[in-house]
Amino acid sequence: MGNVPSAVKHCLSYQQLLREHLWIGDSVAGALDPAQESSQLSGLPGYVKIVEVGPRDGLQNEKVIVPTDIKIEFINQLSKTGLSVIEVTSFVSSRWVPQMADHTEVMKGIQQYPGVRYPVLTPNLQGFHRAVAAGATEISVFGAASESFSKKNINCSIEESMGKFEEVIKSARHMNIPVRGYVSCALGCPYEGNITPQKVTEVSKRLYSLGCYEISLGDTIGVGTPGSMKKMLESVMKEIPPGALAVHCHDTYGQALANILTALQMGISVVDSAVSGLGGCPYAKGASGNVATEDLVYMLNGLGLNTGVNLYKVMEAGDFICKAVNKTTNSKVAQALFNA
Ligand SMILES: CC(C)(COP(=O)([O-])OP(=O)([O-])OC[C@H]1O[C@@H](n2cnc3c(N)ncnc32)[C@H](O)[C@@H]1OP(=O)([O-])[O-])[C@@H](O)C(=O)NCCC(=O)NCCSC(=O)C[C@@](C)(O)CC(=O)[O-]
Repeated sequence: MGNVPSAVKHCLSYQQLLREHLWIGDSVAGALDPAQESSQLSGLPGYVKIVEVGPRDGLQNEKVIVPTDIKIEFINQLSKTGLSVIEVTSFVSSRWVPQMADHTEVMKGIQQYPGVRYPVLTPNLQGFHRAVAAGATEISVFGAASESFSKKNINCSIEESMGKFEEVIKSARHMNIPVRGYVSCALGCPYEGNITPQKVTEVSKRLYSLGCYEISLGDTIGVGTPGSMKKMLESVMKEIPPGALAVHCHDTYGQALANILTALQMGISVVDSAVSGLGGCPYAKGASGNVATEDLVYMLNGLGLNTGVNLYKVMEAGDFICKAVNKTTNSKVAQALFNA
């Protein structure tokens, strides 16, 4: 049990969980052995890729500027958890998102681990060139299914944003840089309310056709339910295969895990999350944090799905960043295990 932090090892809940065989030993990054546990629900993938967005989405909305060395240490800790994708920062205007102003220092300062990818957000060519100069080898463009949100977030219409993304994607292709595409407001908009599945499908299809290898569907303000998630995915999946889709759920209404489970049952196997449930978009007032990585891993472990992620180590990274930014974790699992 060498990988288990002592704070976790001695708590009662940890002992109970161990007895219930939710985890096996301290071998491969805390992943379950598929031979020992089989999924109790049908239609689920065997492996779920978690995209950790804590350093970017998690910290972009923090009121107090998080020091660069704390961000770097946070990312370095996350790199040792078994996560295979960690979104590091965003190359956006520091006037718009001051918290990400140190993008170059963070990108250059982190230790890049073999087998871990470190994408960054770039809204336009200027951001793309800066990201590449800082050493980024994977990027994401971020659009929206809501006109109002697009204008508030990146100061242009959806149509204009597609023009900017096309330029970025073309340049990225020349450099063999993979591009992921976000579609915000996939289940609702802070300015327009309801967003139709057709609109989400249209924008997702545009990004996919432009060359994004994966489309991450964002419930930016966490208003979705399994019902609306299902309807939206049914529509999007008519145009894009589930293997090229991801879900990105904020947990404002406590629906994130249920929504993610619905997506998994529909064939999606890539899920975004943020350690400690950090996060929120500065241009989506009232939106709470992302689904907590700890809670997601706990659920996936319980379903017998492999993630390669060590829950204890993720909890340690979460504990580190929460102490550093002086906040309490939003992860129910971390609360239960640390406070037991
Ligand atoms: C897109 C812009 C830049 C347009 O902003 P703009 O003001 O329209 O840009 P502009 O082209 O007119 O340029 C104005 C100034 O910005 C500079 N600029 C221009 N581009 C860049 C750049 N890339 N990096 C750094 N600086 C830049 C440019 O150089 C110029 O500087 P000045 O000459 O005035 O000193 C701005 O609106 C912006 O930065 N927006 C970022 C918003 C953001 O980061 N939102 C959070 C991420 S999205 C999200 O959280 C949702 C997601 C992805 O998690 C999924 C979900 O939950 O739904």
